[in-house]
Amino acid sequence: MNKQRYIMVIDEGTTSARAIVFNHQGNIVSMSQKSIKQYFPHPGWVEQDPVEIWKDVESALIEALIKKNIEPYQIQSLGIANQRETAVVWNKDTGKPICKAIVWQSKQTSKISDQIKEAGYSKMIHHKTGLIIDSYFSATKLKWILDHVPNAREDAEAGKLLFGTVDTWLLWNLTGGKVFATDYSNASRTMMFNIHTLKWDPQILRLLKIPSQMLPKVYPSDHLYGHTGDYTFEGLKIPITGIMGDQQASLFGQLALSPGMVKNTYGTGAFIMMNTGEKPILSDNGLITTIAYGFDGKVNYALEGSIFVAGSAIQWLKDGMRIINDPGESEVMAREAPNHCGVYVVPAFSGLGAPYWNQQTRGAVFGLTRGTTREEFVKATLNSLAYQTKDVLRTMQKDTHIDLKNLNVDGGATKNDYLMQFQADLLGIPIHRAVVSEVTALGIAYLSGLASGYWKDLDEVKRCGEKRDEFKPKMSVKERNHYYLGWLNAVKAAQVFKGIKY
Ligand SMILES: Nc1ncnc2c1ncn2[C@@H]1O[C@H](COP(=O)(O)OP(=O)(O)O)[C@@H](O)[C@H]1O
Ligand SMILES: O=P(O)(O)OC[C@H](O)CO
Repeated sequence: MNKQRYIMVIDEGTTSARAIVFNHQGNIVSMSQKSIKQYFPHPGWVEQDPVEIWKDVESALIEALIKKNIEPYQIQSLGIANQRETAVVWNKDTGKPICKAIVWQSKQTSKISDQIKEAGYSKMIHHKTGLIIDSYFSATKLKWILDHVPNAREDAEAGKLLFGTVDTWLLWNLTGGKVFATDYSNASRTMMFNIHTLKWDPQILRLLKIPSQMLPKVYPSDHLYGHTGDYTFEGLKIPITGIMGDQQASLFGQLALSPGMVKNTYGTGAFIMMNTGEKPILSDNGLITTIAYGFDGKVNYALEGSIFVAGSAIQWLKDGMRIINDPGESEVMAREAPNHCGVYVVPAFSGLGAPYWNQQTRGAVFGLTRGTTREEFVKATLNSLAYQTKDVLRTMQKDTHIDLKNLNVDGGATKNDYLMQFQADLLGIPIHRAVVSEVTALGIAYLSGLASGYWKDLDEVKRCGEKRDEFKPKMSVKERNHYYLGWLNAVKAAQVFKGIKY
């Protein structure tokens, strides 16, 4: 009998759900991935079907085991990392969602956010939650559901409905409806959670008219949340010992666990996080303060710059513009374009996130000439990921006065060597790319495995993840500043443009 034991994780991202099995060396033993269907019912709205999400996760879990003949009893514990902020509301008795999930990218609650801002609550909300009022966070999405779905408010007040981010929804399903909980990192993305008291904030709940009984219990990230139920894994009770939002999980996977350490994950969006230790630092310059994780009896905070469109801009080149056939082709084309062609793409498809926080801005292209080619367009789109990253890192430096020595990176778009080199050139510091491609999954595996005793301590974990590729800056300071100035002008101009309302 094969007695080897593993850690299994769910990485439920915006575009795909993955189930991954890790061994003691932190290597991937088996993996299964399912695409998550996206719904765009109106311009700017993004929805997903919670039942589809659960079914995709469930089949990925089963497939990952079957692929390598792994028996459920070989799984020491399970961890969940998830796309954050996305709001799910379901009926407690039937377990059925009352509507589609409103995805973090969706702009359908911009008006509600503007109203809260105009009513003068920005400071209070920033101080309590660390966040900037924006439709990105779950609170306005939940309010929208309660205000628009027939009978939702009455049912919520009667205690019939439950709200959760995707982790909570998956945990509920994995445990056969027995456990209704979330972790600090996910709760801190809802704009309803007080990051100082570590409780749902009654003043914010009153303001948004959200019944507190529909909110999950909140625990540290390395808590024993429960066990898989009778439904999944043929009655085998696998302990679920870790939950973190995916960006926090990648911070953990990068082992950026000391104050001042920074990572950037280039997935659908790009999310830059600096670990600030046990002290929350409030930004004066448009970054958000968030809980990195509750681990080993302590709570760690982080400063975050959230970029809404990163890899999805490359997806847009493929699906929307049809200029490339697959994301990998963007690298080939960028290398064929001249050095710098003066074209700037500002991919503000769903407004601008950090540090601008402008919900109304939409995408723009500048610097076109009669001679502009497809290659230049693709290159400018890729460059926008690097420019947006620089915007955030400059702001982090302003807020913390910490000079970065290098940047740890991961996520789908970091496969692109052209982009990595341009990022190093633009920042003037080396880029360290994780060799393990699934850093988010690895981070939640570490956390879950530490909680279940699979790894003894952090030192043991640190031995797993030290290999990185390095990209050193080569560009002159003059050139770097010249290109970046062009970007700053482009972002400014994009924000001035007032299009038609739809
Ligand atoms: N070679 C590449 N160059 C640029 N972008 C890429 C490349 N390969 C993948 N991507 C982008 O990476 C994203 C997927 O990354 P991933 O980390 O899986 O995202 P998520 O977790 O948000 O679903 C896609 O948006 C895709 O366009
Ligand atoms: O799906 P990802 O990996 O791009 O992550 C989405 C973020 O969690 C949104 O805040």
